Amino acid sequence: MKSMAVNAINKKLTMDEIVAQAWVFFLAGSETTSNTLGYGSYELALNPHIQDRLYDEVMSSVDSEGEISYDELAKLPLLDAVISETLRLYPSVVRLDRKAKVDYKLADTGITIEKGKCVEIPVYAIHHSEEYYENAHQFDPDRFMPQNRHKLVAYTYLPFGAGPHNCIGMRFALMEVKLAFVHIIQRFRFVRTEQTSVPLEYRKAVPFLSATSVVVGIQKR
Ligand code: HEM
Repeated sequence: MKSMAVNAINKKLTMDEIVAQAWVFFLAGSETTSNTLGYGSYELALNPHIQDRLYDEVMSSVDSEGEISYDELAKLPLLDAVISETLRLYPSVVRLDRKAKVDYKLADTGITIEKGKCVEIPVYAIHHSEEYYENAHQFDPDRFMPQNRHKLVAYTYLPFGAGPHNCIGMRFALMEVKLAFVHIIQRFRFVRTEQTSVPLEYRKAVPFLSATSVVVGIQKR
């Protein structure tokens, strides 16, 4: 333990490692966040009653200039629920993988994952499973409201992964998406148009969830 700590302190990043980190931050941090905003706007356009509730929540928390503090932003339950439900239906990373570093026995299942073997975790399938989510294909942010959150089954909601390698940008991403919605919702209404595909169609065999087209109309309030 001691030698690991000393190494971590003494280690300096090489130029290649700095470039690799910067690249991952751009790759992991931009499409994921903009997709969440896109799919969230799409669901709000299809569910005007939820959009109205969100508008009321936002308007009751912004100041006279339409600004909101960091603390206030973190407190809005419906905004948080809308984004959580968007990430459940549209997880940017549709499956996660892990490689076993040692032989690992899975409790009393009789299964041992051998060292070097890869395990795939089908996030999209879990998020759309009726076993864990009633009316799994329906956009229902109320599942994530504080009074219902206790009903969620552990490890069945994985938009940011789990464990030591989960998304390092999660808090930043959530704040970014929340702030964007607060500012957009105040001024505009998302609406369904003739070009809005329902349901969406997806590109196949790509690592990120990728709809062929997400068209949402915008009306000035
Ligand atoms: C809504 C937005 C985002 C989503 C849905 C998302 C999702 C994910 C997922 C599923 C993983 C893999 C976690 C695992 O294997 O357990 C991941 C990893 C990662 N994400 Fe994000 N991410 C988002 C935004 C961001 C942002 C804004 C940044 C950085 C500015 C970021 C940086 C990273 C990095 C560096 C990793 C690799 C972590 C590691 O391997 O230790 N992500 N993200």
